[in-house]
Amino acid sequence: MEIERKYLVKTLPDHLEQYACKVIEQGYLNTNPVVRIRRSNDDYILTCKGKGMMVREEYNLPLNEEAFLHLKEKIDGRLIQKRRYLIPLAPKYTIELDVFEGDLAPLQLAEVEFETEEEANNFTPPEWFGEDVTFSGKYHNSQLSKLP
Ligand SMILES: O=P(O)(O)OP(=O)(O)OP(=O)(O)O
Repeated sequence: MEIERKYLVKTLPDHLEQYACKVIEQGYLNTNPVVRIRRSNDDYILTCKGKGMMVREEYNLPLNEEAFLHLKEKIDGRLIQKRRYLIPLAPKYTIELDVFEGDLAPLQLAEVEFETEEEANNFTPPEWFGEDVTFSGKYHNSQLSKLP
């Protein structure tokens, strides 16, 4: 199970270059249910996700580059390109800040993952987060892949 809240970004933190960053490209073989291929730096992953908004089932399997490139030819919609910055947040969280590139730029989304629903419900976002879009399907990457 993945328990996650998602937010728009009001102001980008300064000096993003200080944080670990993953260069991601991902596309969807199917969007209902989600079947996603992703390159994250030098890792290649096949992911299936269940329905749901804040709480979703998620299964990950490793791919190799050859398989990724093969499946990339078969995606529907656009290939999403983004940089994901990993920003620590006290006491024990990591903000995944996605800065989209290509035709989804300048979209920015921040996600935080939790161990329990209770934690997710009690979370107070940092000042620089904007609107909470956890329960809006329109900011799911699978939907963003289909935008005209
Ligand atoms: O890295 P994840 O699993 O949160 O995946 P995403 O594609 O960035 O996010 P979502 O499926 O919520 O659009």
